[in-house]
Amino acid sequence: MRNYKIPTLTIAGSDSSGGAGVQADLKTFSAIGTYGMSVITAITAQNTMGVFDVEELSRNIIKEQMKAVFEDIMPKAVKIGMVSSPEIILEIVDNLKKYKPETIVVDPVMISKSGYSLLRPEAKENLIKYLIPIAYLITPNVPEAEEITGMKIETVEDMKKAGKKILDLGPKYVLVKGGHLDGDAVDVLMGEDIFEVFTSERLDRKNTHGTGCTLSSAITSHIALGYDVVEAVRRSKEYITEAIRHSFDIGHGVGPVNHFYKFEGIE
Ligand SMILES: Nc1ncnc2c1ncn2[C@@H]1O[C@H](COP(=O)(O)OP(=O)(O)OP(=O)(O)O)[C@@H](O)[C@H]1O
Ligand SMILES: Cc1ncc(CO)c(N)n1
Repeated sequence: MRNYKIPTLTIAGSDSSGGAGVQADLKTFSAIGTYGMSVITAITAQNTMGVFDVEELSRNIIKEQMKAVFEDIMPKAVKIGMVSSPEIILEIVDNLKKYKPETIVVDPVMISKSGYSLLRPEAKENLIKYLIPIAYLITPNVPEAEEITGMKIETVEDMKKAGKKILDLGPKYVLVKGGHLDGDAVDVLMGEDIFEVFTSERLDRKNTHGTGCTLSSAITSHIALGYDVVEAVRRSKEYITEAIRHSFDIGHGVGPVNHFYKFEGIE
């Protein structure tokens, strides 16, 4: 049911230019048809040309945001994006264990498209040890899957091997995204009972700011709407492909994907 009333939550960083992070997540939730809420973990000074500065929020205000949301509106599904420090990860994991949302989708954000590190190197251990094991689904891109597994990934076969290793860390499902390889854009979904490959043509577009955030929020929304993981990923892959196809020039660098191209009255 797409009545914009089913609550979804993003726990992520703010992108001041609106193309990635919390802003992309909320746009995606709205466009797909869920009620979006946010817990902000960090503020980035960012635009289409890059990330210029980051300020992490305190553990306390992250805890208080989670308390405010969960004690009032239980999200049907939660997406986790940028969680930059070991302490922030511990705080979020503690609270997720306390409030127990049904579904947690983890996008293990590490480095922005422009090359800025959004995860402190010392936070990787907690990400792997505490956050990944409680995920229903984790959605690494190729460099993230390489960081998590220590493997080099050059082919779809390598993506499958990395996916297996990531499943051993404890999440129920993993979607390894092939946006960074050459050729078709191939994503591999794996779990104990599932193996699916999603392939789309590679679109020759420069405006791909926020593709990863958008895909993981789209999956989160579709799961909240009641689709199973395979159907949620299938629909979300279609969503991101069309959002990239209709991406547009705004700003001076890598522009955003388009969430609203099919809405009535849009030219
Ligand atoms: N040029 C493209 N054409 C079509 N699909 C693409 C293209 N680039 C990426 N994708 C798809 O977009 C989705 C996001 O993948 P990608 O690997 O770019 O994520 P990401 O690197 O996490 O994004 P971000 O840089 O925003 O963090 C995947 O489904 C991927 O296959
Ligand atoms: C805040 C934020 N989260 C995630 C990304 C994705 O790389 C980004 N560029 N900015």
